[in-house]
Amino acid sequence: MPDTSIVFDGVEHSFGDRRVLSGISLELTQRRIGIVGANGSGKSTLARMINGLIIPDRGAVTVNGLDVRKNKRAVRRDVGFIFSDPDRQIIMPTVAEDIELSLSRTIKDKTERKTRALSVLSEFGLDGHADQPAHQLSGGQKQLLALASVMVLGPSILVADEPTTMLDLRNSLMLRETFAGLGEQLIVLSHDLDFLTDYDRVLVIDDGQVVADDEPGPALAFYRRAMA
Ligand SMILES: Nc1ncnc2c1ncn2[C@@H]1O[C@H](COP(=O)(O)OP(=O)(O)OP(=O)(O)O)[C@@H](O)[C@H]1O
Repeated sequence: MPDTSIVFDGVEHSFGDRRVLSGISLELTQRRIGIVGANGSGKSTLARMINGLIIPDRGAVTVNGLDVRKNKRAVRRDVGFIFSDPDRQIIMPTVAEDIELSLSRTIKDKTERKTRALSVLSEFGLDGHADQPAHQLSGGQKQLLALASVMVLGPSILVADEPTTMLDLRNSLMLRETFAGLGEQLIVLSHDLDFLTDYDRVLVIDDGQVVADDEPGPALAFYRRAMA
């Protein structure tokens, strides 16, 4: 079990007069947790509460003992977030520069930063792409770059919102393998149910509520039946 924890206590949230989440009380301590649910069921809203991108109207979210409402900055250091569209996250023109930007807070020396960036690129399967314009990478490579840029910041938790939507089967398998090798706690939202089959726990969200919470086998079977 990771020594991280995410706790939702009586969380409710509405956008305007539309209730999007209700009655959410969860303790997320397992290393790899998947979240599934129909479009618009509230998954992204729930995920964004883990790093304070959305603060709930009612109830509290606590990450590693810190109330997200009061400790947004500290929580953001602990929680890395990757979006389904990596273009939202890639900032710098070249691949290496994007990693170097993430490293700039922790490594002040430029040469050292460049050396470390090259080794990070190699860890994430992007060897040989350092000087390539980031926008020229394939969708899967961009996803890996976004992931690498987040992971070098040293989060203890990674939240990934539909990380495989833009990926073909090969890149999706590559990302699955990369995720499997990470030591950090992982919270993954996915419509690709196969991606979650070996996870420790899967939550099924329906209309803003947790309707199943189990090991992947029974949870995904429940979801498949509900969607049929
Ligand atoms: N910023 C916002 N303002 C108004 N409504 C929003 C906002 N963000 C989400 N919603 C609404 O909240 C509901 C839940 O959205 P959410 O993105 O959490 O669903 P989701 O389960 O992640 O869906 P998907 O699988 O399609 O990504 C939807 O009806 C959506 O339209």
